[in-house]
Amino acid sequence: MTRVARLIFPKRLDRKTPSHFSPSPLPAVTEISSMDISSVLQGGYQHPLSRSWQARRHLTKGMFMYPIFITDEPDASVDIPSLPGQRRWGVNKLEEFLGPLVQKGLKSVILFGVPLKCTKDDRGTPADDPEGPVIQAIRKLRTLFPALYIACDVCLCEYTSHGHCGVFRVDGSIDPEPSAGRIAEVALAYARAGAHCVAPSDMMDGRVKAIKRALIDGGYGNQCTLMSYAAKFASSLYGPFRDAAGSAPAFGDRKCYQLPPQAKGLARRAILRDVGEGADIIMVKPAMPYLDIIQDAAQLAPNHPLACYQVSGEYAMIVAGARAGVYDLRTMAYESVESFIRAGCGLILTYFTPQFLDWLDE
Ligand SMILES: NCc1[nH]cc(CCC(=O)O)c1CC(=O)O
Ligand SMILES: [Zn+2]
Ligand SMILES: [Zn+2]
Repeated sequence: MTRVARLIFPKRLDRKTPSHFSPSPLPAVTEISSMDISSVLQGGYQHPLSRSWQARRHLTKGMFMYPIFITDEPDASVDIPSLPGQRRWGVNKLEEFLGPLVQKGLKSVILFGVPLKCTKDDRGTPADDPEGPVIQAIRKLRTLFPALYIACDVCLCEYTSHGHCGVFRVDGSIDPEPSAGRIAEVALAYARAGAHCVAPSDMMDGRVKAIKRALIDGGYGNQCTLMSYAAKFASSLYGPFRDAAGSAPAFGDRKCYQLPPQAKGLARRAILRDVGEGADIIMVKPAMPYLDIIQDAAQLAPNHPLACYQVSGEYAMIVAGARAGVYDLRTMAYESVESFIRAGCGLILTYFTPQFLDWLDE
């Protein structure tokens, strides 16, 4: 037997022989001791339990926030082909959809509005329509599940005729001030309806400050959390979401307000800015291709909770890989979320949340 194999299968345990018994095929003691003590690493943790102690922080159900799509057809329950297993839900279906998950320990959701019937305009008027799907869903969920933490994505792109996340000037460029003002109005409306947390995903300059100001002035400064999509990159991984939410831009792209994938410095500045503007939680999005940014955020905002969003394309990619036989779905899903925790996250937004509620019970 080689020395390496000996580390993995200690002979004494293997052979169930009493420790004082020394069978003849054992290598000479001198041969074993040529391994320096300072070289031993894996050898100290053979047991699955001791391997699990390598985690600095363990996964719990409370770390998962489930993104859900709410549409304005109150009885809808419609498959989203590009997001296998996910659906668009009408408010009347929320009880049967979320009831079993809450039973299993679901602690939080983040709501995305999918308006199909409303008239969109250039400032996203339907976003804070009191009869709109998000505000209706907040009210409903607060009564149905009083212990469920309700976050709301705040953006205009689902509600603007042009499909962009802000408001434009006549010359066709984004106008940051009215954009931030409009975003803040929408956030305040969600807080008034009972949202525990508002999460602006628009990436307009100044919106965190505008929202915090609006919450405080509106009397919600101590009732509603502000989770900033602080480092949100212009990613190829939002495709299935745009499909699900009907929020693809009518022209152009989001590159002038979302971060370029290579932008480490700008991401670090965005994190620091949002901390300075009053964000309560910092988020990095997408997650797996941006683990270095998560780690940066953990260092730059050590006193804030840190979230990451495993976005629609990451989810679809993991599911597709499993279907193609590249890996086992559950093992890969675990590997991905463990990487987020390792990088410094304490909160994970993921479409795998329902599965983790089951897996964490086993
Ligand atoms: N501002 C809209 C928004 N909010 C969350 C996501 C992505 C979520 C996902 O892909 O799961 C997007 C898409 C985008 O910015 O184009
Ligand atoms: Zn959004
Ligand atoms: Zn948007």
